[in-house]
Amino acid sequence: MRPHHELTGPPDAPVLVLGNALGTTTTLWDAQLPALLPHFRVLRYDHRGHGGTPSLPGPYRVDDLADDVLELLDALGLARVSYAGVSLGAMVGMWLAGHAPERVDRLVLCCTSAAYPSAQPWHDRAATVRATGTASIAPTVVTRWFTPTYATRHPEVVRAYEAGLSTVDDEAYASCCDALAALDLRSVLPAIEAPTVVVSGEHDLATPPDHQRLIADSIPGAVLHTVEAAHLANVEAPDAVTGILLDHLAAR
Ligand SMILES: O=C(O)CC1=CCC(=O)O1
Repeated sequence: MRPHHELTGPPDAPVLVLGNALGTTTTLWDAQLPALLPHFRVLRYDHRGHGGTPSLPGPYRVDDLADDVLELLDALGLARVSYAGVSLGAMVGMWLAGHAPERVDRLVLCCTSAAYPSAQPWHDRAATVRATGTASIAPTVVTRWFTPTYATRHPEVVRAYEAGLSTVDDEAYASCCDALAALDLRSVLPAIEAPTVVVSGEHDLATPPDHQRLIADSIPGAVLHTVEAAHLANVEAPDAVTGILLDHLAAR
């Protein structure tokens, strides 16, 4: 399905696609947008059942979410783009760069994983959400998105992300959890040709730094940066992540 999207920036600039974490929408990238727009035509999109994109019956696999992006790129006539994603959005980026290398120019992968040590937590979360809805898990899930220090200083940001997660379609969210339970992108990483930067949140409990170390070690030539943040590093440490994005994507 073709996802809801926003395409902004100079029409003749290179295109940068921004992919979101599970339970978030295009607003995830608000802090980066002003610095990116002078350099890029920025394409933001929502995963199925998130933001403006309708839900589809599940279960999903990351392949399905990546196919949605390919359908969108084809519809917009975009043959080749750079891609930056956080968490689930970065999993989509890895899939695209590994399976359709001709479509991906440069890649940034933030706070993400190529495979989880156990599928069970994702099966459990999917079952909970199918039974009691996204709002029932939002408070607990969001505590892992920010460090306690950041959450104390910015309770309004935490509340906004909790409210956003609560609005995600229950079946779509659960089906994305099914995708995470089945996730294993390790075999595609060595095939990625796009110059890649991987970003770790030093305090990320959701996708701990050793997950990004594995990714950086598996993608030829990839460079790993660590920032002082938890899972949503581009929200918690916006200037650091924006700098990494611009250094890798805009400096030619
Ligand atoms: O929501 C979480 O718990 C962490 C996460 C995994 C994939 C993603 O996008 O976020």
